[in-house]
Amino acid sequence: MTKRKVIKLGGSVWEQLDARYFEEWKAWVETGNELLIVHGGGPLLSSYCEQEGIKPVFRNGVRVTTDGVLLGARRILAGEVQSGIVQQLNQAGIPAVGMSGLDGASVHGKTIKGLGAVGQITHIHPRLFTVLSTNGYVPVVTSLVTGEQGVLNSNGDACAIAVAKAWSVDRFELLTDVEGVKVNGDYQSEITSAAIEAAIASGEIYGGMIPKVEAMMQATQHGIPEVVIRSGKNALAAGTRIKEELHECTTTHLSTY
Ligand SMILES: Nc1ncnc2c1ncn2[C@@H]1O[C@H](COP(=O)(O)OP(=O)(O)O)[C@@H](O)[C@H]1O
Ligand SMILES: CC(=O)N[C@@H](CCC(=O)OP(=O)(O)O)C(=O)O
Repeated sequence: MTKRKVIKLGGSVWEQLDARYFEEWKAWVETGNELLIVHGGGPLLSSYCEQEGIKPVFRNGVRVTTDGVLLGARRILAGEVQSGIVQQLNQAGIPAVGMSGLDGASVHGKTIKGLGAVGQITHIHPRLFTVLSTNGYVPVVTSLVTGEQGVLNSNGDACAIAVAKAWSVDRFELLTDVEGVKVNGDYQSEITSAAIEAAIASGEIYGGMIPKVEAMMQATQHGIPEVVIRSGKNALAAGTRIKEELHECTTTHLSTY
């Protein structure tokens, strides 16, 4: 039976990605499974902003998006980052098609007070993902989304989990620049939702890791069977999974933005 997987590829790790991931993804699609990659590009967008004299501002890992930042997001995420990823996937023998949540109006969002042109995902039309994947292509999606009044910048992790849920995936992975989630000073192979919430409250989980653990909790609550935060630098490392059963998860942090 065909299986579906969504990978969130963090901008923090793309340039240091372990080449073994290309083998893993190639094997996945060549054995008849479907793959969709949602990518970020936060660090490169921050560099762009600094070059433009715009100070990057984040709230709980989500970038406050002024008009100048949004222009940068279109240039950097949908341009430089995406074309680089698509080119490398194609070179590795994985037929990839770059798109954003604007293409086919596939991902919709609405603004949230105080964050500028940030889109909180409201709904997904997954038809284009399916058209591409059933024809052997891997959609490579950047997290610019369709807003009621124009383009919105969505956090890559939040966009990835919304796509994963709407596309009914069997597996959801977040690849980033660390081995997984660190709590009490150590990377955890398994973690409970309660421990995640406590670590957010204490500040041990902070910044860009917050939307990642929130995505992981949402995925588990939604019933996605396999959910993991993995190191993009080492395809052999186990990463962090959520430990408890579905009914034990709590939801208090799921609406940080
Ligand atoms: N408890 C934690 N465990 C691991 N990493 C954490 C934790 N809290 C915050 N982080 C930070 O989260 C970063 C990953 O988030 P981010 O930089 O947004 O990555 P990406 O670009 O992959 O989305 C790590 O590099 C690390 O600095
Ligand atoms: C609203 C918001 O935060 N958007 C993100 C989109 C890119 C992203 O998520 O990149 P990473 O995956 O590398 O963190 C941003 O502007 O940085």
